[in-house]
Amino acid sequence: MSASDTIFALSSGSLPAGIAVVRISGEAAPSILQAMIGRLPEVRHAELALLRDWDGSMLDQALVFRFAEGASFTGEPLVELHCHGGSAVVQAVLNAVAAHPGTRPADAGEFTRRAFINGKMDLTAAEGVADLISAETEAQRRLALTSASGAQEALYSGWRAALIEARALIEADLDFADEADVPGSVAEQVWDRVRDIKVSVETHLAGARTGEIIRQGFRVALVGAPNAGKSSLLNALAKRNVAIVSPVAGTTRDVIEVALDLNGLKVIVSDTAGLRETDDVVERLGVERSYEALAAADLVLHLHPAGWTHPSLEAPNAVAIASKADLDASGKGGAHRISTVTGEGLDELVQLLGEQVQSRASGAGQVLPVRSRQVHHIENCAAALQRALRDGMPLELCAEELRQAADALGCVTGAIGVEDLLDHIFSRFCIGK
Ligand SMILES: Nc1nc2c(c(=O)[nH]1)N(C=O)[C@@H](CNc1ccc(C(=O)N[C@@H](CCC(=O)O)C(=O)O)cc1)CN2
Ligand SMILES: Nc1nc2c(ncn2[C@@H]2O[C@H](COP(=O)(O)OP(=O)(O)OP(=O)(O)O)[C@@H](O)[C@H]2O)c(=O)[nH]1
Ligand SMILES: [Mg+2]
Repeated sequence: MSASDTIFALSSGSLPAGIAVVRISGEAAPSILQAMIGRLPEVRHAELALLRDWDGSMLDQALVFRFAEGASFTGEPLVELHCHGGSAVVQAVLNAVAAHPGTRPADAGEFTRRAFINGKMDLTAAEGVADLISAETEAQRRLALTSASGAQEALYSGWRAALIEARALIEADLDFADEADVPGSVAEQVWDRVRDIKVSVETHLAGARTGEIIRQGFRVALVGAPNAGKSSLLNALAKRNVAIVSPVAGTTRDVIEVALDLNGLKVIVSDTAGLRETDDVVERLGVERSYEALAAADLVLHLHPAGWTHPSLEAPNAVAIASKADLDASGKGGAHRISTVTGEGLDELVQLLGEQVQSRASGAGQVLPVRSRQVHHIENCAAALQRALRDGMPLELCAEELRQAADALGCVTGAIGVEDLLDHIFSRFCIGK
């Protein structure tokens, strides 16, 4: 396997489909197109052509494009064959391409990896492309598009350039400290600039949890005593029978998760085993998992039958829900009385969830750190800036901290030291991207 191979793959989705796009990238791409249609079309011009195999037999009637080296998605000479989306058609076209020397099927993410290596995008944009492909909610789509379109890169490169300049000025100050014509006060504006960047980096980092909630989902745990109606509520929220419901206390043992889309935001609701002391070994393991789900939740819905005194639960993010309201005439349980039998209070509960997620995940149009890989380096940057600005820090050491802060940002965008990371990042893409 080599980076100079010409790679190909079906880049569109599962077959059969109306149209299937076969992408070919690398040096041999133009000659393959020439061989298949008997001519070389103008770049970026859609042309209708008969695709032929090496022996002249027809493969398909297709719309074909060619992109020139330096002006394509990958930066390499690139060809797209927009075929009919039948599986036999695509198989025949892929076989015909594979018969050309120097070609091989692309690995997962390899087109985007080449785009990164050829400077067409930075790592945050490549990660954004991957997220754009897996986006299922509006908020995920908007957040991914901010990264994919280069807004994250612009932010980090801007800070990095400013930090590199600050360091250069400080080192100049150091080098010429004895000379009268370079005043020591040059550094004062430099420090102001570094302080501004530190504040911006910290503000940006504060959005990391928001980015994570948008990308991974807002976690809601349904907890409470056995038989409180947790699984019934999960089914009502999911609008299908995901979890087993029965009058037997201790029915649910495993955590059951359902992903919902609430106003364009991903919410993961976890049904859990009822909390109680038990001699049943399996149920006890289930209860342990309930506590894990509770600890991992952004919001806990603590269910207890209406009319009964609500037991306390040590969770700062818990909301008390009075369940089975249809069985209770006392009216106790106030705002959050629900019944999965009559439907009472369910719309209000969904609205409450929607508001809670919204308040934690607003700002999908902003640039946010989205992955732990990014957060890790940005935290290193913030820590180095913190050290650089410490009182009484010798100038040499400040300059060194500024170098580290700038390098940390370089790691986020992939400008520095990521060789060993590339396999990890791009192998998570799908084939054809
Ligand atoms: N048919 C098709 N549709 C597609 C893609 C594709 O590769 N092929 N894309 C794939 O993800 C997305 C669009 N992204 C693209 C990004 C850059 C270039 C490109 O040719 N870039 C050149 C020229 C830029 C320009 O003309 O402004 C370059 O960056 O040099 C093409 C598609 C979504 N739709
Ligand atoms: N009348 C009435 N019965 C309900 C309601 N919700 C659930 N039930 C009944 O209460 C019983 C227990 O419901 P589940 O949803 O299985 O309760 P759970 O909290 O998941 O119970 P465990 O999994 O054992 O912890 C079942 O017989 C349900 O039909 C409700 O709103 N009204
Ligand atoms: Mg249950």
